[in-house]
Amino acid sequence: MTSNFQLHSSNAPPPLALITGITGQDGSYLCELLLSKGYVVHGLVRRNSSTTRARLDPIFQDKEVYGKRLFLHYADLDDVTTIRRLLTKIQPDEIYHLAGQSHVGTSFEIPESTCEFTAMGTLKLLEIIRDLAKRPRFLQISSSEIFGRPTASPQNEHTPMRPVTPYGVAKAFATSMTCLYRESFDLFACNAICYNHESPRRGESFVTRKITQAAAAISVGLQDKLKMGSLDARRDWGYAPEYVVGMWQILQQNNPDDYVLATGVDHSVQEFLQTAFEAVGLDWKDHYEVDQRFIRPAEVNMLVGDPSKAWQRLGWKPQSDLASIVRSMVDADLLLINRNRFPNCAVASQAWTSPPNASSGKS
Ligand SMILES: C[C@H]1O[C@H](OP(=O)(O)OP(=O)(O)OC[C@H]2O[C@@H](n3cnc4c(=O)[nH]c(N)nc43)[C@H](O)[C@@H]2O)[C@@H](O)[C@@H](O)C1=O
Repeated sequence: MTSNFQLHSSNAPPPLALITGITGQDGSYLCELLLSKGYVVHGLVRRNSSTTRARLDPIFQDKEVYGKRLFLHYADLDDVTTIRRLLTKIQPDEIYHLAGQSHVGTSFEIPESTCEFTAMGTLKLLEIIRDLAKRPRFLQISSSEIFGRPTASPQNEHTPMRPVTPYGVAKAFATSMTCLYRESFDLFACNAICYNHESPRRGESFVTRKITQAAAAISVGLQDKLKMGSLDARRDWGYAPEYVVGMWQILQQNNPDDYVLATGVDHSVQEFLQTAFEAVGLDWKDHYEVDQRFIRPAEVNMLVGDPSKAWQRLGWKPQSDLASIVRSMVDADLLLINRNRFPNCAVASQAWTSPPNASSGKS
């Protein structure tokens, strides 16, 4: 079997990257990107997260990569001793810090552990890096949630942080600490301030995936209603595989800096819902039910980013529009349903291994 990931061609040793949160949506896409660029990739994995490793299955099946250029290590973000030992041994050139409790709604239920992992986890990593003899470049994946109820729209790297959710507060802390370590301790530490980015690999409790899963299931008679919170909020939704390219580009610059990664275009949750149901020939109004459980104690009404700095300095430009992202997610969820219904059918098994390209759904 030939490998999907090229080997590093020059005589120089391959670059070494470490990804926290490698089993997540972004971690899995970033891992594929770095492997395709010739990196050796080390990933930190929570000991109880084995069920979510399906996103890495295509790489595990590649015998030229897993165990040769991709290595996974158990380490929770609060396990400073283990992380320090790993970083001292691996000596990565680049660290991509993606791990943490990332569900905004859930952060109201578990604010302490959200801050423990998302905020303090970042500080602990920065402290370890500060002491290393060979300091790696560090990227913190920040979030538009730091802007909360923003003072300006669209938001850019200079917009003041005004978080209104425990997750947003934790990310504001992590973002500020990353800047502080860059300025005070001369670390090559950067923030990617990411707006919502989606894909067929998105977690099932986020609104986009919840909608596309439901649209697919309802269209084949497996579900009747979709219970959700408010449809009024507006978000700037991009396509996750494009965002990990921006993350990589940030660490390839001569100087460390912070960048907004966004499309610059906003849509309401209702527009997303309507587009997904139209993709399967249904009217969302026939299937939507409001459920108070999904209304948040404080809602971030509208976030839209200004990615001009990333366009100008990195040459990073997102390509996929909302319709193509929705189409790719609905198609993948229909494939997953078929795979479960017809496990011996080869076509149905393609859902995880080769998610449809977002641009394929533009027609
Ligand atoms: C950039 C940022 O992006 C994400 O955070 P998020 O924007 O909160 O994403 P979401 O998909 O959970 O909600 C989007 C909107 O949809 C509304 N909504 C309605 N009804 C349901 C509902 O039933 N479920 C959910 N989850 N949301 C609902 C909800 O109230 C909100 O207004 C994370 O990746 C985060 O880590 C991050 O950094």
